[in-house]
Amino acid sequence: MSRVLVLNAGSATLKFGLYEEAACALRGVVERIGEAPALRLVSGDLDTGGFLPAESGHAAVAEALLDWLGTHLDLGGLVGVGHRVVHGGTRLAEPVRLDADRLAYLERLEPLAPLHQPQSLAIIRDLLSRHPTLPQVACFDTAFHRTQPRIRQLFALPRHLADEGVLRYGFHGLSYAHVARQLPVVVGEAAARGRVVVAHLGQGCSLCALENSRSVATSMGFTALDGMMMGSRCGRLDPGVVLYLQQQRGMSVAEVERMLYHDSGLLGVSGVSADMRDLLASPSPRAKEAVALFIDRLLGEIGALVALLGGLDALVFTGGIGEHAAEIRARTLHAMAWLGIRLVPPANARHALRIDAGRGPAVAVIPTDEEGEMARGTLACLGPG
Ligand SMILES: Nc1ncnc2c1ncn2[C@@H]1O[C@H](COP(=O)(O)OP(=O)(O)O)[C@@H](O)[C@H]1O
Ligand SMILES: CC(=O)OP(=O)(O)O
Ligand SMILES: [Mg+2]
Repeated sequence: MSRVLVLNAGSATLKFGLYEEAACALRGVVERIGEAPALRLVSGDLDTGGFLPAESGHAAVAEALLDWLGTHLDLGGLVGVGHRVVHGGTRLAEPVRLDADRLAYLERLEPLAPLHQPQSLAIIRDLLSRHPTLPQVACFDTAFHRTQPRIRQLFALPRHLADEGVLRYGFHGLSYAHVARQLPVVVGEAAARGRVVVAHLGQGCSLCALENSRSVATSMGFTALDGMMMGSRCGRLDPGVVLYLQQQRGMSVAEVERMLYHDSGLLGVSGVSADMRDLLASPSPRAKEAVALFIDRLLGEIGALVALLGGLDALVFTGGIGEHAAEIRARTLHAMAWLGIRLVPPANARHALRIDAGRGPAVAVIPTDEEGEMARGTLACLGPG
C-alpha cells in the first residue's frame, strides 16, 4: 500500500496528514509555531503528549513531528512526502518531485510569498538532507489558476514586466481544487458546471470565480497580499499608499513589508486580534469596525467576480472563517438579497452543507481539505509502486 505524509506550512501553523492510498489515516495541526508549538490531532487516535520540538522554527517543528510520528507509526512504508508550496512561478504548476534545480528556482520566489515559501522550503531542505532517498513532492497553490484567461493574469503595467513574470498568479489553489471536486454533489451537476464564486476565508483570504469547475478569475495576484482583507494582511491597496509610506514617512522596504503582511488586516484595524473569533466576541468598537470592513470588502470581492462571470449559480464559503463563522456568512448574505439569495438561518447556524432556501443561487459551506488534495497530487506524481 502506498503511504504518503503531507505537510502544509502556514505562517504560524503546520498542518499534516498521513494517507494510505487516498484515504486519510491521521490528520493534525501544530499550532503556535514561533511561540510555544503544540500538537492537536484533527482525526486519528494517538497520544500527542510526547511531542516536543527543540526549537520553534518550521523546520525544527517538522523534524520533531517526523520523529514523533516515527515513534508511533511505521514510517518505513512511506513512498514520499508532499508539501504545500504556495508559489510555483511561471515554470512549475503540477505536483513535481523536488531536486536541487527546482529548489533553487522556488527559492528565487521567496520574496513573493514571505509568510509561506521560506517556511516550506526550509522543511524540504531539511528532509532532503536527512532522508536523501525519500521523494519530496511540491504541490502548488498557483497551479489551479493556470486556466485563467490571459487578460485576467495581466496587470495594467508596462508590458515588459508581464514578460518577466509580473503576473496575477492567484493562490489557495489546493483549496479551490478540493471545493471544485465536491461541487457536483453539494450544488448539483448543472450549478457545478455554471458560474460559481468560492470564498476561501482563513488566515489568508481569497476568492475564486469558477466556470465549468475551472478558475477563470481570482482576487489574489502576484503575491498573497492582494484582494480580500485578511487576518494580518491588508489585501488590495492603492499602491500610492506604499509610495507615501516610503517617501513621506521614510519607512524602509522591510518596514513596509512588515506592516502590509503582519500588522494590517483584521489585526491592524481592530488593534485587538487577527483571529475572527476574538473580534466577534469583543465589545471594542474597533473590533466591530474591523468586522464590518471585512464584510464590506467581501461583498466587493464577490460583486467583482459575479460581474466577471455575468451572474451567479452558486456561492461557496470555505476556510476557517468561511466554515465556522455563521455571523459573517449571515451578514454578507443579507446584503446579497438583490441577487435572489435567501438564507435559511438554522441551516447557517449549524454550518450545514447547503444554507440557501432552494430558490436563486445555491449557497454552500464546504470544509476545505488542502491536505487531501496534496495527498492525491503527491501519489499521482510518484506513480504506482
Ligand atoms: N468558530 C469560528 N468563528 C469565527 N472564526 C473562526 C472560527 N474558527 C476559526 N475561525 C477563524 O479561522 C481562522 C483560521 O482559518 P484556517 O483556514 O484554519 O487558517 P489557515 O489559513 O492558517 O489555514 C482563524 O484565524 C479564525 O479567525
Ligand atoms: C496563500 C495564503 O494566503 O495561504 P494561507 O491562507 O494558508 O495563509
Ligand atoms: Mg490557509
